[in-house]
Amino acid sequence: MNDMMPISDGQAGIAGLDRKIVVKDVTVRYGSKVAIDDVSLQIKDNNVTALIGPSGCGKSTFLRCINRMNDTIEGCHVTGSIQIDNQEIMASRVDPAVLRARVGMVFQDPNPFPKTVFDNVAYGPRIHGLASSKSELEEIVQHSLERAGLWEEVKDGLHKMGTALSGGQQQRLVIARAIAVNPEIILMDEPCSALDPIATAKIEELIDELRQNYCILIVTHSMSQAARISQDTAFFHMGRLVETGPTEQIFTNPREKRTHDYVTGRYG
Ligand SMILES: Nc1ncnc2c1ncn2[C@@H]1O[C@H](COP(=O)(O)OP(=O)(O)OP(=O)(O)O)[C@@H](O)[C@H]1O
Repeated sequence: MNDMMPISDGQAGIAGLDRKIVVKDVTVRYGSKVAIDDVSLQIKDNNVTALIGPSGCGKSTFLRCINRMNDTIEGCHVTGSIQIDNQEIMASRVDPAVLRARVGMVFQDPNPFPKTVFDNVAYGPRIHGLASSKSELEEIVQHSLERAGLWEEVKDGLHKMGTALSGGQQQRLVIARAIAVNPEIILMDEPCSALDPIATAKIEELIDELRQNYCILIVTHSMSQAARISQDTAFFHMGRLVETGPTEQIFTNPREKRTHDYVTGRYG
């Protein structure tokens, strides 16, 4: 595979500069079971793309392709091409640890490390050597917590345990931890499903702000959430990408009957 070769088939008509991720002919198997079946999709920068579809259709599996998290699952085998800024991330010489700093991930259950708030956010910058002094590290931590909308709530308790925060605060702490290593892409796998409506609203507001600077992909089961926070939506069914397009069109005027049935709550 030529790992620098851009894909230029014009799929979905996304202009080159806006196109952050190009997924082409990706298939994922767990043993002999096909979970993602020959999916091609282009994803824009500075944009929120929602991945929707019934349980088990492959949304999380697809998301994990983008930072090669599937590599860590025994028996999981991914084929096809995934390019970020025209660089093939499936190439064997790509270091998954470096890739995962570029492509941050936030999971369903907030998972701060059993460390202080400060050390949770400082963890990545320390590992990747992003700060040359203590004050630079402090700046990164403060800036990341500010961007995640958490600074005001934790600035007087930076040395308390991250795990002692509320669920919504923990999720924003995890987002601050991801931001601290300067990612370009943030993957979110049902980031609000363990949160109450107020914490959910805060995370949704934050996602909307973050999209100015990041390419965001979010898996959600909530149609109203997808409609509120995403600009593009991709609908998956049984491992296949059925339809993708502007969220408004997917929700109001989808091309496929299966999409219509799903977004109007007929199944799923
Ligand atoms: N580690 C694994 N080993 C074997 N099969 C798996 C594994 N993870 C997922 N699968 C299977 O792959 C298919 C897609 O699963 P995936 O979790 O990606 O779907 P999903 O759309 O995210 O589901 P949900 O909405 O319920 O979270 C399912 O049939 C699932 O059982």
